[in-house]
Amino acid sequence: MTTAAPAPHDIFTGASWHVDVAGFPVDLPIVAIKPDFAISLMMVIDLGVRFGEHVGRKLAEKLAPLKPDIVVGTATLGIPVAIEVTRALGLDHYVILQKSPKIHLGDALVQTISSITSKGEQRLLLDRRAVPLLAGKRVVVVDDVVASGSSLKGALDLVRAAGADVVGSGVILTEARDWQVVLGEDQTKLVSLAHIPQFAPDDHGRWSPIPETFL
Ligand SMILES: Nc1ncnc2[nH]cnc12
Repeated sequence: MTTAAPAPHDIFTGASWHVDVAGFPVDLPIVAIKPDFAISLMMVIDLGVRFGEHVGRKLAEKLAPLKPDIVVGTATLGIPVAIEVTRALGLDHYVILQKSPKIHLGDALVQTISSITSKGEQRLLLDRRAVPLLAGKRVVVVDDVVASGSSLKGALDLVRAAGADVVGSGVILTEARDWQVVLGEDQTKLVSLAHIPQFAPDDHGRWSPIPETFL
């Protein structure tokens, strides 16, 4: 049996939030993920190859001084980020942490995480055959957005469990502030290109940024 996703009119509010992503302006749709709570949704795969190339180059500029040997990205929306950052750093191989148990991942290293845009607990899986690409290497972990911080923290822990020296991490957007507590010490090694708040209805029923969710 399949469960129908909410119809788009249920969650798309019609409002949008403008953000300058290191010189690339985008308008993100404000999406109500609860009746009184909304986020501005950045689907990196819907923003085109120029946006992907731009964020890859800008994140690579910030991460290059850390002299990474390899980039790790988290499925699904961290995949294009990992590819573009790898390309812009002049590297070739990258490693993807999967979220769904692919057939070749029976014996994967596993980390449990939770996400604000996906239901329930999820798992991050690292193919054991990728461990030699990471063990003893200078690694940066990239993703599209850090919000709760659970996914990025899980990725950092998993990569460390593989023996990597995590020299930094990078995201296109930081969202609100919950990630600061969850990442702890790791937030000092995080670079990003822009920040987005989260939203609640104001007295007129319009979606307004929640002041505490600005940096
Ligand atoms: N604003 C956002 N856009 C896309 N993915 C997200 N995950 C958490 N917040 C997000």
